[in-house]
Amino acid sequence: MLELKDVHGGYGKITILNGVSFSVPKASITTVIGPNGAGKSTVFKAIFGLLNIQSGQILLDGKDVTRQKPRQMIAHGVTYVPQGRNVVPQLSVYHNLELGGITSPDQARVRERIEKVMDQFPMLREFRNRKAIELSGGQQKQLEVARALLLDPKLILIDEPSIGLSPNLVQEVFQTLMRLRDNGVTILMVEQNAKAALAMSDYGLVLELGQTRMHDRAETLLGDPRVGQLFLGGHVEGIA
Ligand SMILES: Nc1ncnc2c1ncn2[C@@H]1O[C@H](COP(=O)(O)OP(=O)(O)OP(=O)(O)O)[C@@H](O)[C@H]1O
Repeated sequence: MLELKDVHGGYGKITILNGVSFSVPKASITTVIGPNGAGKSTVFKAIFGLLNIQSGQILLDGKDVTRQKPRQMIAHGVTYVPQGRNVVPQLSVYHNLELGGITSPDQARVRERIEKVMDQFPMLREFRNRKAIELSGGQQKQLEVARALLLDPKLILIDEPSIGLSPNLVQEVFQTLMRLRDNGVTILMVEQNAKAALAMSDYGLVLELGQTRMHDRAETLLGDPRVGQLFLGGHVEGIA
């Protein structure tokens, strides 16, 4: 459903992506891994219209969406959950959800969508009147994912959902993502927690120095010794 073809781009005149190519099938989870500074988050910004793309193409369901604005990407069914904590801490869970609907192209249906999303996340219904800050880290991440779902996305770009979470909360968030995948949502995720992320993914992508170095089924990457080296922050030798 998503295809990047030899994408080059960066910030202003600085080039960070030097030829990123990969495709993501519908209703799958793809995890992007690679050393710090490889350009993983930058790939998401490129897809979501937040980067200066110098050349190459981004296709969504075969349609050219290169250089479209975030608002247009949302209208195409793409949402972006950036790295870090993105909830408004002093507002209630419900109010945070309402804020998530502000960019929805279909305002009339936002309330209905909030109810539907709370059906999917009973924890959010239970804590709807609590301040977001009073939720655990994993619950806050689930609130962010739920908020992204208000836009009824077909593709979610999620940047390091497990950061700062204890191992059992990481599993909770991953299970949420797997459930979404099973319901037909396509997920592209950046994760430092590479082993655990690949273990629950269908595909994996290794980025290094702004280029695609490997792209394969997740279990193949997990079994590859060169990927082990990369997990430790080493250079990938001998991979064209
Ligand atoms: N807004 C920006 N302006 C200029 N350079 C930037 C900006 N954001 C990121 N960069 C640079 O782009 C490069 C890639 O950054 P990016 O965040 O995509 O890496 P990453 O692979 O996601 O790293 P990490 O695993 O550390 O999050 C880095 O050298 C970074 O300094």
